[in-house]
Amino acid sequence: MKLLIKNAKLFYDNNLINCDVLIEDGKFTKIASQISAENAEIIDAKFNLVAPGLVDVHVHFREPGQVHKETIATGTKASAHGGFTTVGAMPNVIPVPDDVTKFSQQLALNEKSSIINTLQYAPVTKEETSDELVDIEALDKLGAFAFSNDGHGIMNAQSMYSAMERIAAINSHLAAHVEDKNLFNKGVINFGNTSQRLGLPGIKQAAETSQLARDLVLAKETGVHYHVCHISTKDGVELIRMAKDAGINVTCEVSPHHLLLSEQDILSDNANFKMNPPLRTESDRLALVSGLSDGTIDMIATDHAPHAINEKNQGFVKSAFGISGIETSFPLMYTNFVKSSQMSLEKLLDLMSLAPAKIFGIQNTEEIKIGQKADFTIIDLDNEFEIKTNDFLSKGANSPFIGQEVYGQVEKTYVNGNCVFSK
Ligand SMILES: NC(=O)N[C@@H](CC(=O)O)C(=O)O
Ligand SMILES: [Zn+2]
Ligand SMILES: [Zn+2]
Repeated sequence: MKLLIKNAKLFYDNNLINCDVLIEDGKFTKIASQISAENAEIIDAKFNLVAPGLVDVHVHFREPGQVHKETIATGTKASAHGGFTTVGAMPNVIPVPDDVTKFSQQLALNEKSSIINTLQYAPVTKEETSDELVDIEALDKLGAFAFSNDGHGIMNAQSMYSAMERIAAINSHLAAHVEDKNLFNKGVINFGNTSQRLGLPGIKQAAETSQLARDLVLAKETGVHYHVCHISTKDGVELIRMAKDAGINVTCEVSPHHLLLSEQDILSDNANFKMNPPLRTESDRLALVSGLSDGTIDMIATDHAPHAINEKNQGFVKSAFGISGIETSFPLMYTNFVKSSQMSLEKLLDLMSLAPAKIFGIQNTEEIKIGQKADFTIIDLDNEFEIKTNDFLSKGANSPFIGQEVYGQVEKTYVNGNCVFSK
């Protein structure tokens, strides 16, 4: 099978070059200024961006257990629509895949229904909420991408310490949703001016930072690769900066919504602005932007958290936490950071593809080069479009960005040289 991409603006070797690209049997085989090939399917990229498939290490597909919110099929279709070819799926499904049998079943479901590469997180502890560790070595052997109790902080320091030791020993990764539930205060929004103004219970920043500080101490002692999920606070960024300076093996991700919104944007009781961690203050948001530009923050991850309409239209107190993010991530980041000249396109592609692949050791997805698996996406950078509810392929259109005008529309996405999304 031959596929010839003509007139590409290709992200190659950290540069943008105008060229043609030949793909044979699912792999890149030739990159040159002019290629002609017999019997090839020809796609004219019209000098749109041809980029390595985007990588998101933090998504929630809801299968099994809550397929009214999302399935692996709809989640991976939405991912392809967002330009993503590889995602890390969190284990907060029902049942939690916390033993060999359930984890194998989860892998089989992913394999059956994914149209992109779905990598599966294993939980750290049973049910994600207990103190008892899963069989880390066995789940790693089955192919666990990394370990995370996302949705829940790990409250017991001894459990965390033991998990880190064992995950370090097998050279895997521990991704932490840092949250001390005793400081969470049954909150639904950031603790501060906005929570007071709206009369809503607030989530203290210390719920994030106190557990993060503890974990950094434990990570230092155990040497584990400790990855911080969805960092949201200024003090959290500062802790990670200090830990990196001290040589601790820590990385972290930030979501587009925490970079682009703050609690000031919450003007009414609209739960499309409700997520965990919550939108923080403007000074936190600016610290996240600085952390991204100075390298303290390593990557963008969406925390794609789809919910049904009736789970999000109940106001802040009753609605579920989370937003549907995988289809809007690239356009929002491109428009607000690259188009506005705050960041280069190369840097954005690093944050959304190369860096996560490298840090998590994801094989064969790092960059476009000869011999590499042809996972890529074609993106129109020139035409403005509106984010519309009806355009979501995810079952969840719970987004605070509906109605925004953006650039960076994905035209096509390919996995192994096969088209998995076409506009
Ligand atoms: N981010 C959210 O607000 N919700 C996530 C859980 C999580 O990422 O903590 C979900 O699964 O819905
Ligand atoms: Zn989380
Ligand atoms: Zn999450």
